[in-house]
Amino acid sequence: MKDAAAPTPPLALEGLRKTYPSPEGPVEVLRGVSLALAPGESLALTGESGSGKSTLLHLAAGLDAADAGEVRIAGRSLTGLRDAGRARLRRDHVGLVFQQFNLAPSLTVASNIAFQARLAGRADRAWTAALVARLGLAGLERRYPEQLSGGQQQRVAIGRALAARPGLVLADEPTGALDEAASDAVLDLLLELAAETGAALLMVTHSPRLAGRLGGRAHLRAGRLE
Ligand SMILES: Nc1ncnc2c1ncn2[C@@H]1O[C@H](COP(=O)(O)OP(=O)(O)OP(=O)(O)O)[C@@H](O)[C@H]1O
Repeated sequence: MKDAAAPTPPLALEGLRKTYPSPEGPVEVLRGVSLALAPGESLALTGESGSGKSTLLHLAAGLDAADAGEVRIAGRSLTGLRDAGRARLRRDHVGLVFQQFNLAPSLTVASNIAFQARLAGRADRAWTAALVARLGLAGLERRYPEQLSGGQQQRVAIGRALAARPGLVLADEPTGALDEAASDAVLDLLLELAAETGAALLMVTHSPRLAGRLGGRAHLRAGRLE
């Protein structure tokens, strides 16, 4: 019988399959991947280069569609949703952090952080101000991304991802473009703020050292998780 008290997983993946065409023939990247994240859980996704980590994260975010299997975000299936429906689900429930920061170049630090929360109708001035302070960005609010260091830009990206207090944060090599000291600082903040807001975190990383700092680890090999 189903446990009525079990909370809805912020993310559930079931039997995901993905094959890409290539000049050498179809490449079966994911061959039946399932996982569920509980609220507040953090999981590192590791695997060799080309094992499909980014592919899996993109499917989980609804940025791309699987060939088979199901993705559920906050209990809602992406199956059958069009782009706009998937974007809405992402806007309401997911914070994304990428390796290359992906900030809006024409928006200030403050506007970059507030942007997604505004779109989601959950702008909260006090929380945005707290994020700016916690992320060590006080005094830089009116700067543009190009006027920041890489570590500062990634801290802005973390602020943007958490501003709407999503239940799920998906991060693809969030410290991949940073040196070791900046990586540690950025990961500390990401883990702290995710824990504080109760967000589940799925983070792709090449680094066993960084993976070891998350609550658990899943390794992609030959298209499956182990
Ligand atoms: N759009 C695409 N079209 C064709 N093949 C693709 C596409 N995207 C990824 N691939 C292939 O799928 C496989 C998995 O790629 P993916 O980027 O998911 O791996 P990854 O584990 O994130 O790698 P890395 O650690 O190097 O970033 C690779 O063999 C890649 O060449």
